[in-house]
Amino acid sequence: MKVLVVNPGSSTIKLSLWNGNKRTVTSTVPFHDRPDILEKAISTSFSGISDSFPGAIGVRVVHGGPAFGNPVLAGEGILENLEALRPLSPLHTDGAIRTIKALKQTFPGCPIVLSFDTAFHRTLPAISSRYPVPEAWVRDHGVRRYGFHGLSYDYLSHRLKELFKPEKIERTVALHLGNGASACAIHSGISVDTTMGLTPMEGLMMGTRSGSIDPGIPFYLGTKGLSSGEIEQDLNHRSGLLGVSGLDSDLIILEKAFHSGHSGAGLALSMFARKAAQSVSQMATSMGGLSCLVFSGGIGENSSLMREWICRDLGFLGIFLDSVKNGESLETSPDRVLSHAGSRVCVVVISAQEDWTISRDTHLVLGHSF
Ligand SMILES: Nc1ncnc2c1ncn2[C@@H]1O[C@H](COP(=O)(O)OP(=O)(O)O)[C@@H](O)[C@H]1O
Ligand SMILES: CC(=O)OP(=O)(O)O
Ligand SMILES: [Mg+2]
Repeated sequence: MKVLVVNPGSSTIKLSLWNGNKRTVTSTVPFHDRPDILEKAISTSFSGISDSFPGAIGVRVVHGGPAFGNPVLAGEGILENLEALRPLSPLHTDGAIRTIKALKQTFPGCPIVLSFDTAFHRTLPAISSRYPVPEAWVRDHGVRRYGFHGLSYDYLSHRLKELFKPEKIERTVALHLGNGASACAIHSGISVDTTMGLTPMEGLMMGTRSGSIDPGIPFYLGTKGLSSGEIEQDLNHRSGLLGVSGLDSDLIILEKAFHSGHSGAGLALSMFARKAAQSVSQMATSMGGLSCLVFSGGIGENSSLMREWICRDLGFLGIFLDSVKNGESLETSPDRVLSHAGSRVCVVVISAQEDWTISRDTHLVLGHSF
């Protein structure tokens, strides 16, 4: 079965075409300041990808809320259900809703399967998913940790099992570092803790998102006259690497600026690395140890500088990078070991393939083998 996979993220829309479990074409379209780009990308997605109609379409939806765990066929009422989840992930849900509408128009009658970023974290124990807040927040408003980037963690867990013996990957910390960034504690293939929370704003510093900050800051800013909408926009769109550097959210641009002596870029990169490194020991603590550290996502896969900076203070956990292996380019060997022979923890790069998980889900929901 031919499956078109659509992944609308916070800054890009990624399209790929699958024939069974083989990916045939991929394209990435950045949003930039083009509000119509998503619909354009979908309506033109097949010129250049294929001239035939897909048998099915798989779409990434970031927030499944309390109702959605396993992948589902998008039926009647699905858009209303997703609309209700919009406040939990304003940055992503809008893109998912627009994507589904555009797909229904471009490919009428074609089955659409939705895969949720939150699904992989349904295994979180209460010690990880519960916030230390009043019981009424949980009971009346469903406040809890959901966790995101689950489609990426699902794929990389599968890939680790292909590459390594079970004991080598028993206690894995995975870092998905892209425009959104998070860490996950994966114990024997199961998510037991993660840094993103009720929304994809918590945890690591990101491209334009702050990640975790003092919960008192928004209230203080409220007393200074900022509205909750303005604060939300600032924390989602004008913070993180962009906010600290005062330059850009893109790591390629920031690395270049740092090498030319831009101090804002240097501080932003150092803070990003520090917070990611802290999350490694935080996640390891949730598993009582660490046997494998995985780098994934655009930054994790491509930035040897960021991997070096993240690992340089983690020797106390038994993490030692081999600088030659760390410097090798991705083209030569996409998924590979980067640790030194003397490193107790196996450090690896796995290229992020959220589309593999979505394609698998689409096949399984529609009764096809994958
Ligand atoms: N060669 C590279 N060196 C450093 N950073 C890179 C490189 N290639 C991509 N990146 C960074 O990866 C980030 C995008 O990651 P990606 O996972 O593609 O994002 P998204 O979350 O939108 O899917 C950007 O900050 C980009 O600059
Ligand atoms: C959940 C999330 O942050 O996704 P992305 O990295 O695609 O923005
Ligand atoms: Mg991403």
